[in-house]
Amino acid sequence: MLPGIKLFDLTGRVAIITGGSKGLGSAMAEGLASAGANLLLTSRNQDEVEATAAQIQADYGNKVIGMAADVTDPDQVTAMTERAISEFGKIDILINNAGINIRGPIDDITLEEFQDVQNVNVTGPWLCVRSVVPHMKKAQYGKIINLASTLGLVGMSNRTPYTSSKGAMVQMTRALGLELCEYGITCNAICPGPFLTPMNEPFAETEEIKKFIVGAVAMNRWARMEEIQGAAIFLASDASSYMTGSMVTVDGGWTAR
Ligand SMILES: NC(=O)c1ccc[n+]([C@@H]2O[C@H](COP(=O)([O-])OP(=O)(O)OC[C@H]3O[C@@H](n4cnc5c(N)ncnc54)[C@H](O)[C@@H]3O)[C@@H](O)[C@H]2O)c1
Ligand SMILES: O=C(O)[C@H](O)[C@@H](O)[C@H](O)[C@H](O)CO
Repeated sequence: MLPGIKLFDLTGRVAIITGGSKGLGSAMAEGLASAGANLLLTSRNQDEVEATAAQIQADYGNKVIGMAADVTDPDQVTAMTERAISEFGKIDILINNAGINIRGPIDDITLEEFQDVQNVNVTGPWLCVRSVVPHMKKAQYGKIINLASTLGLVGMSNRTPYTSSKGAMVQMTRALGLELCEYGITCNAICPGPFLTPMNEPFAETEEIKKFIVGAVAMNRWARMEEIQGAAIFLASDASSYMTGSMVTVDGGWTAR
């Protein structure tokens, strides 16, 4: 008999999720915890990330640690990896979720803003992968999941920093997917459509976004937070063992148009 649903089981697996204090990061943390994984969540704010970790640990019973670590700081990324190894002895899964979005016409965006977005959204994930990969190579096992975006696949006006960074993550996923699979490590990306997270909440009532949701998203609505969990559990588990360098869109039909 083939394993079937057991392929999705994450019992005993260890996952790092960057930007795990809120939004999609905390939704995916709950999803992985419900499938049995132990977690190290990071974000820049110690109190916030500790509170999220404590809540998930209380709700699901798994070991969940919250730690302040900025993905753009190589020393803090090293500390993140060392903490995961000292607490759990291994790292099976890395979800590169931390990200920011600065919107505006190109002549309003400053160089510093453009570079900040590339730093968090591209350099950060690259640093995290570089840091965990030696442990994954030693174990000959690893599942790396990057949060790209539909905006890595299609364009949108007034989004030059964000679209540039997410396009880069699509290509980084493909390159890592090829480079690492000989070590038993896969790298895939989720390309979410619009989710009503703290990143998007301030813009939810703008005419631009309302028009866009109706005009571009076939399902004609924002995604619900739990709608990210299936893709995250799938890519974190052995259910996706023959996938590397793939983009999984969760976008209500946006890119099918
Ligand atoms: N919300 C969406 O509709 C959507 C769509 C497509 C892609 N994404 C991507 O999904 C990811 C999560 O988005 P979200 O909407 O949940 O965002 P969010 O703003 O709600 O949460 C982002 C998280 O990242 C953390 N973070 C930000 N900068 C950091 C840094 N330098 N170091 C460590 N942590 C940092 C924040 O503390 C927070 O925990 C991002 O990469 C985003 O680009 C989101
Ligand atoms: O206003 C924006 O820039 C968009 O709403 C993004 O935040 C998207 O939600 C997401 O990236 C979709 O792919």
